[in-house]
Amino acid sequence: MAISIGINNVTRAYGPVRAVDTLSLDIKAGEFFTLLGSSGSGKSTLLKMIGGFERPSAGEILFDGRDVVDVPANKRPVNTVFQSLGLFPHMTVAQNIEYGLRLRGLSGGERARKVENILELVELSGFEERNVNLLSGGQRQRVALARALVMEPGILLLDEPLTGLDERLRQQMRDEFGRLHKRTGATFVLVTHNQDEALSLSDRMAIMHKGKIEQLDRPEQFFQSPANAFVARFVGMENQLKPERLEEVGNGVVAVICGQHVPVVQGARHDPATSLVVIRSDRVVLGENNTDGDQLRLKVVETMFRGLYRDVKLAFADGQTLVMALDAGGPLLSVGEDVVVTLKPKAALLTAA
Ligand SMILES: Nc1ncnc2c1ncn2[C@@H]1O[C@H](COP(=O)(O)OP(=O)(O)OP(=O)(O)O)[C@@H](O)[C@H]1O
Repeated sequence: MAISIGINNVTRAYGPVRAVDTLSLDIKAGEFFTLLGSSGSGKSTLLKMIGGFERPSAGEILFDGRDVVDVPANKRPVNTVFQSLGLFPHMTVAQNIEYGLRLRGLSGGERARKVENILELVELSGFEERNVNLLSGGQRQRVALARALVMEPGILLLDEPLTGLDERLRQQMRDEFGRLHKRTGATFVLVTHNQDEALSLSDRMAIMHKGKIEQLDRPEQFFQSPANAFVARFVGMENQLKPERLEEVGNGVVAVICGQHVPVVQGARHDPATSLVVIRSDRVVLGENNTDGDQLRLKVVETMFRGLYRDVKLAFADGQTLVMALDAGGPLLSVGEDVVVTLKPKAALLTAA
């Protein structure tokens, strides 16, 4: 049965460092929740406190509404897959997986049945007797997952489980997590610094910074209304420009950047003095169209080939730049060339600096 997690005003201090700082968060039963953040933002510490490997300096951690701060890790309905996997190297696949079941006192027959079922789930049937040292990285990953899932945890914690795998395997395992989440119905909490992973898997995700949550939302919301410039940059929206001023036009707001007018979507009200205009590079198109007011005249300062598209860096007269993602089959632009680009609707968002 899936279990809900409540984090109430939790702090974890290491001397003067507050790895997690008065943080509150509710994770719903059965949710796929991701903690995303750069190195040192506190996400592993938070995960360890949920798992019972670290104790909060202050605050409460609730499972289905009951405080578990005093419950030791091995008594919590939680299993964890660590980046290091932590498999027993001298044991077979089956021995690794049934280890926890043995501690629970299950009979040999029950253990064998559960191992067989879980190996089928992670698509490793027939590997029971294989030594784990003789498996590929992806297979070892699956054994680690099977070992956690066989315990039928209400909560599965995944701490950077895909780090170290090559890109193809990462994608394969990522799909696997999604599938296993649906099949098991458990609450999954993933820690990662990889935003693709977070975006493709999460029901909701939180971006952490310096022990606090900067934004907690469904993945698409981070692109439609990033809470601030840090969040926007974290999800890859690097075009951040400082407007000279903001003008109210009809029901909308227009930002004036270096004398040019950019209609902006305004999320929460921001102090104009500290607002930034975030422009989505995928919503900037080359050339003019028929609508007025959303065209910009800019100069090409750099082009970078990216495979399926080309990033073209364009500058305003004051030196501020924005990158446009141009189809790789589009026209070749030269550095120094003056171009007109059109901003598609909702290309520009106003956010707090
Ligand atoms: N046992 C510890 N003793 C002292 N400081 C610690 C300890 N564990 C973590 N910290 C500090 O707490 C902060 C948060 O660390 P944490 O490992 O939670 O971050 P993270 O977001 O998981 O980073 P990473 O992605 O690098 O694992 C860092 O400044 C780290 O140096």
